[in-house]
Amino acid sequence: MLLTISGLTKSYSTAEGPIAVLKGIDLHLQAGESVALTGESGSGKSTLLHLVGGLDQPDGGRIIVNDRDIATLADAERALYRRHEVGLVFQQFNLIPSLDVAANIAFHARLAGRQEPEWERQLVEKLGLTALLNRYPEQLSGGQQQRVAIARSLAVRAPLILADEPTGNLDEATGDAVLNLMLSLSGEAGSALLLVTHSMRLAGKLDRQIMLRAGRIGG
Ligand SMILES: Nc1ncnc2c1ncn2[C@@H]1O[C@H](COP(=O)(O)OP(=O)(O)OP(=O)(O)O)[C@@H](O)[C@H]1O
Repeated sequence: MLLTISGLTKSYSTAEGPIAVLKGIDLHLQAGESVALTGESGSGKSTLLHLVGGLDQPDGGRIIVNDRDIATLADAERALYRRHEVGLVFQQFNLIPSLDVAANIAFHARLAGRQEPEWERQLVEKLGLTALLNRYPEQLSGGQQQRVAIARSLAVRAPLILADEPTGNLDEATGDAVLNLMLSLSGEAGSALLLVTHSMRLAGKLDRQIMLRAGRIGG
């Protein structure tokens, strides 16, 4: 099993007191599997992705990726985990403003020591970014930035891609095309995909659908 989450809990403190967002999440993901995570706004989908991505710490429970509990890693180990084992496509695209599109796409793969020019060329071509390689993020539309973030996440060939509404800024036809590409390219890379979407139609394209409700995974 690539990812095993058990008993995962997370609360936030707010001015009105603590709110329990995740109340005991259990979830498995096999290598290469694609899973759609749905749930109402505020149900905790982004929170769950941040925890699995090693961007935040849970209050309790375990997140085992390739036999290691990433919740207990020291900071330096967690940084290595983020660099080598996960690809992230989040709502804020986090592109590096001072690098052009080509350098943004190559950036994480280079850090991970996994640069593959031919694979990057294919990603660029299939995601329709060829004409934009020398532009900077501020010179791109939201949808273009989203496609760059997708290319960057796939370039590393990480075993796990975490994507938070990766087609949220795209029109329906482009969104469908980009999701189909993400599925086929993550398949080629051998990456598993955990993808948040509000669209049941898009969710239906993935291997499995799960819903976050009242702090737990349920039907
Ligand atoms: N840093 C924070 N501090 C306090 N509360 C937070 C924090 N981050 C998220 N929350 C709260 O936790 C809950 C879950 O938020 P989260 O962003 O995970 O939901 P979501 O399912 O991804 O929502 P959406 O579909 O709207 O993006 C919400 O009630 C939100 O207000």
